[in-house]
Amino acid sequence: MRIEKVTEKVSLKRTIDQGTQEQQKVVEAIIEQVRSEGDEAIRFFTEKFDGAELASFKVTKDELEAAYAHIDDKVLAALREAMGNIRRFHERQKRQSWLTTEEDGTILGQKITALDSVGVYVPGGTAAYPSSILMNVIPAQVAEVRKIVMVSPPGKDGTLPAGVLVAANELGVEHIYKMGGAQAVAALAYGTESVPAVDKIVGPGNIYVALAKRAVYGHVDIDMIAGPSEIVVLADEEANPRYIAADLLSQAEHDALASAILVTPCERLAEAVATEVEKQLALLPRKEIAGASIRDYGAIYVTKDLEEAVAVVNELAPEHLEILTAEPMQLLGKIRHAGAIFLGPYSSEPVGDYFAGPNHVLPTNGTARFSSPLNVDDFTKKSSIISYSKTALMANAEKIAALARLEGLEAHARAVEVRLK
Ligand SMILES: NC(=O)c1ccc[n+]([C@@H]2O[C@H](COP(=O)([O-])OP(=O)(O)OC[C@H]3O[C@@H](n4cnc5c(N)ncnc54)[C@H](O)[C@@H]3O)[C@@H](O)[C@H]2O)c1
Ligand SMILES: N[C@H](CO)Cc1c[nH]c[nH+]1
Ligand SMILES: [Zn+2]
Repeated sequence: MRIEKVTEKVSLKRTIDQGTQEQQKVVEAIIEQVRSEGDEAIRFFTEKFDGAELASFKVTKDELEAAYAHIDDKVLAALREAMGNIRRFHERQKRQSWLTTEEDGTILGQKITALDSVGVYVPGGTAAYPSSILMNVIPAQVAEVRKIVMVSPPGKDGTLPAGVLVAANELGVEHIYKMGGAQAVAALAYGTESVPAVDKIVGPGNIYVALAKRAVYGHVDIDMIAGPSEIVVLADEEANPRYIAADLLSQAEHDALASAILVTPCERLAEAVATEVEKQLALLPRKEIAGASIRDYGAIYVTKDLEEAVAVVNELAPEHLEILTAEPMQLLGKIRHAGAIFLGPYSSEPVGDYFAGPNHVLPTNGTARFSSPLNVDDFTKKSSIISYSKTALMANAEKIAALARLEGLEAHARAVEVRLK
């Protein structure tokens, strides 16, 4: 693993994958075809990209029930416990509508309304992600979204993985369609004969999914463009190199484009982690993917002290940050940008991916500078409430009319003044 001393010359910025022009064109063409041909286009692209020939896309009750035969009881129990943790955490995010009443009878407030319908994209491809179903569906349910529509690409045999079906069924998702990529995003945005159009599309995916979400944004809302996974470990000489290497590899195995970075003032630790990463990598089933990620996007930055290490972390604004120092809590206040922060040696990143409760859909590519993990607010919208009494209007009409005339908007001024007569 590449070890670099942090100097002013080291560029910490990674290039953001915006997709090639070719990929953009492919995605635009897919969306157009789905808009004009509906299910027929979905059938065509599902055969082309997923190798599955499907007569109908909707997952049946029988398929859901049959999936349980392939799930171990202990896994099912773990899934249910994770669901409970995630639900409890997100319940705390729920906001209440509110009203205030002032002495002159003015009532002001904010009404929270759940979205009517949401589409959840569950990635398929090189891995199955039942955990992403929990992370996307539970906050939508806590927000009380009325209709949740899930899509996920089928395997060549036309089925979805048992874990995906069981997770969806445990959450009571009723509308599940076997389709993926840009065609599934287009179906959710515009609707087809079998897929209902939704108001917002959430969920991670590869570059085709990301480009399609970007393309339909405006017609529908989207959550974010979640790029390849990232982890930054901030560690001092107290940290265990075996833990750090394992945690770096946990994110590297997601994607050849994932990035795994250690930032430390301790040179001895840097060398020990580099050795440990090679050792553990060789034993991983997904060593090709993780190896490419470590080679192309992995790095160990050695800083002059812990303070400089914190500055590097804030510049990287990582999706996941682990703090493995003697006193992690003491550094927490200094971290300004990170999607999720894991403190201490027992808070390995996968604890958050699967189980602890906070969402694992997080801002990537430095967007933690200005955005947040997926949360209940993403599934609601707010309406402002204004109710003026006669007394309140009389007392303030002149000021409102003056402000309207400042903008040259006479009709605005008169709309207020007409009530004074
Ligand atoms: N941020 C998160 O929370 C999170 C969670 C899980 C997964 N992920 C990420 O999601 C991604 C999943 O990607 P994936 O590829 O495994 O699954 P995916 O479901 O995103 O993509 C599969 C689909 O891509 C389309 N596709 C593939 N090649 C194509 C081509 N040449 N032209 C047009 N369309 C094509 C196909 O329609 C296929 O169905 C990974 O990058 C992973 O790291 C992120
Ligand atoms: N670490 C991923 C987000 O970057 C989420 C995930 C799903 N499954 C395992 N991990
Ligand atoms: Zn992960």
